[in-house]
Amino acid sequence: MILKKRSKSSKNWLKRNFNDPYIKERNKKKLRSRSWFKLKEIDESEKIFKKGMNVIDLGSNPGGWSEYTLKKIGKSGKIFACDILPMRFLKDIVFFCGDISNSDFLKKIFLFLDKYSWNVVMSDISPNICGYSVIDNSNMFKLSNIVLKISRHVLSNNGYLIIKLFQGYGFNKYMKKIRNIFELVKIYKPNASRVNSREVFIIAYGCKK
Ligand SMILES: C[S@@+](CC[C@H](N)C(=O)[O-])C[C@H]1O[C@@H](n2cnc3c(N)ncnc32)[C@H](O)[C@@H]1O
Repeated sequence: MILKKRSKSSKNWLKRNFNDPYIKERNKKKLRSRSWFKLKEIDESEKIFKKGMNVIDLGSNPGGWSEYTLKKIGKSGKIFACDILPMRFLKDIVFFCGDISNSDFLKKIFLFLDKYSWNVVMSDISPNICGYSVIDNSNMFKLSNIVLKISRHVLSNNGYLIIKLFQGYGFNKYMKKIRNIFELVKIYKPNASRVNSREVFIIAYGCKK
């Protein structure tokens, strides 16, 4: 039998995950994602979700954020989730599989979204990361601009947007844009977000129409 030697980076990855308290807790609670803890922290700080709300989850796979939100909004609320990848079935949510940067897919989801009013748009979308921050950020901001377009289209005046962004190239420009569209804008770095990660979450409230 030939045993393959593990590379240094895969050893580091295993070590980091093995020691990660959020991964241990995720496994214990049988949650779909580690990101579940980030949304929980954001919600506990900002008190966003209420019973009966209608929520859009963009980049929803594997379903941790939808899972958290379902419990908070109860049966009287609604969740629309979408991802470029298929997502394991989650009862009581409407899921569309597709790429939000595809204009035909956008038309298709607007046909559904326009039938209801929406209180929250949340996006934990991450494009495939290549490691070059300029390329990764410009891909991220391309998708983030589409999230803004969707938010402006569907959100009521007292709606919330929660969106993950990467700090660095393009960040300030995007923040300026978001501040022009929303009344209140906060930057939040949850404890569950890895310290060496450039990700932060923006919580924006009050869409100016
Ligand atoms: C970090 S994961 C989301 C985790 C999720 N919030 C959870 O708690 O389970 C980011 C997701 O964004 C999705 N994504 C990336 N690009 C996308 C695109 N263009 N359209 C839709 N989804 C996309 C990825 O497929 C991936 O599943």
